[in-house]
Amino acid sequence: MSSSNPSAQRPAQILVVDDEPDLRTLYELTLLREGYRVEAAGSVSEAREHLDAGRFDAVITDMRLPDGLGMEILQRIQQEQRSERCVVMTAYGSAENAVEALKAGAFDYLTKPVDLKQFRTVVASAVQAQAAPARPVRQAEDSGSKLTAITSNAGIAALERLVGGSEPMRLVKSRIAKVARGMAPVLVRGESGTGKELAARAVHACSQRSDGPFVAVNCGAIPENLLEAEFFGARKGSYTGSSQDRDGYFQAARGGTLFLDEIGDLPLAMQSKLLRAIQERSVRPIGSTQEDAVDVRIVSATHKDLQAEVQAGRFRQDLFYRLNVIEIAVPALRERREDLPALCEALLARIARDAGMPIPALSAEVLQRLSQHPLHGNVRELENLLHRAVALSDGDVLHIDVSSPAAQLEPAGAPPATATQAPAEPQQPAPPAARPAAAVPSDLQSYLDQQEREILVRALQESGFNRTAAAARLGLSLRQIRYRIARLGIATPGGDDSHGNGPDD
Ligand SMILES: Nc1ncnc2c1ncn2[C@@H]1O[C@H](COP(=O)(O)OP(=O)(O)OP(=O)(O)O)[C@@H](O)[C@H]1O
Repeated sequence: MSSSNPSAQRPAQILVVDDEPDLRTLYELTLLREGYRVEAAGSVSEAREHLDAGRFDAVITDMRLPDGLGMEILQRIQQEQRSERCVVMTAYGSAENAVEALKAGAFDYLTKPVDLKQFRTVVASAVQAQAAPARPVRQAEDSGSKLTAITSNAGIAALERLVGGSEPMRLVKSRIAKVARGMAPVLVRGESGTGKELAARAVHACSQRSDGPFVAVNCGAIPENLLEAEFFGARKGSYTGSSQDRDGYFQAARGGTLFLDEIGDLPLAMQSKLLRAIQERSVRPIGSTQEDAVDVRIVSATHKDLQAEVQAGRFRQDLFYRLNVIEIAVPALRERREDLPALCEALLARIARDAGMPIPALSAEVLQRLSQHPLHGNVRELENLLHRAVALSDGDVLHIDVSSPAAQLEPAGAPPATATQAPAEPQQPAPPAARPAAAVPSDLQSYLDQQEREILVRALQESGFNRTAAAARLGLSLRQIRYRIARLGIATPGGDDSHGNGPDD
């Protein structure tokens, strides 16, 4: 019995459809050896008869059949909402067919001539996905709305982490739940800070690969000369200083999901190599003569308009086509303002938990201010604002200091208090907001303390509250930063600085 289907009580049933008798026999024998029960058909009409007569866990079909296309079998399974996972075999080089089949709901595709090892992996994955509904089914609930049935608790938890019950967010979540089970590449689009990575993690957690790794890669953060080794691995001695074999992201994500964040930042040369890896489902580590087969699902994300990047010649059309089989668009926060209270509540709970302190209350007035704030940086900006407010608050009730330049809580388009125009903030993509010129502070010491506090809080946040790292960034010693944190009463996770028991000590 196949180890790929450990949870099933009975052997999985597979229907193989191919008009070439030799190939059909080869597939049948391969699957029988894996412990599956196999039926075979040589045409669309024969496949229909088998489907009329019984249920299968997976249907593996050739695309071109004497009396029609494999797509017709797939369409029938979809239309009748049958549970069979469908794998389509397409001719080598016909990317359109593969993408079309995935878009139409195929679980996965195989390219002919079929590599038997890959064949076994893909079938095992389809059968595993099929076996999942046998587990107790819970319905994920979010703000009163029921999502598609999700089988794993990990999936439900990941969707719940994506806070927001607004209509656009409910659509995003039900789409995630729907597309998670399958191998079709997913492209998550959305502005920076909208939660694209959370969405990608939810796709993984709702999929049959949730027990496998989720490997997140920021494509824009890797130096160009290291990209290939980082993605595909390197053999010992293949470059100066490489003293042992090293796996790349593709190998690390085997059996799981490879999340390619900021895919629009990948240089063109690397785009070609990535396309090849996706098409061939194998990678060649630097310095190796052999290809490593890789079984990964690709989820990518971008804040860029990739179609425009294609038009501008900065992104390969064929790669875009391969990655964008299923699209999930995460809405900007301004398109779902009704999510603000729930988001604030969830973010404050997380911040307080990390800091080991009670959850501060958010007054209706602060919430009202936040709802008028443009929040161009989306949930990340909201999170930073709340972080800062928590770090600076001295009681149970949270205040957001509107005079603080970092808080920037003026509503967009508010009339300027004076005629003087401040230059637009360089990092803000928003239209420049008119801002009063800073007045000379009436209390220099508290003004400077406030500035220092904000800088320290930011450095601490950006270094994950590692005080050694934050101190290094600010050119301070650990002793100096501890002293300043204590003097300014900044709350940090790990608590009492005077005892030096923080996370970095
Ligand atoms: N719906 C949400 N519920 C709870 N937290 C969220 C939500 N959306 C985003 N966040 C939080 O906001 C921060 C940014 O989210 P994330 O990194 O997923 O955004 P992103 O769109 O991938 O950003 P970027 O484009 O800059 O990579 C994270 O800390 C995340 O936990």
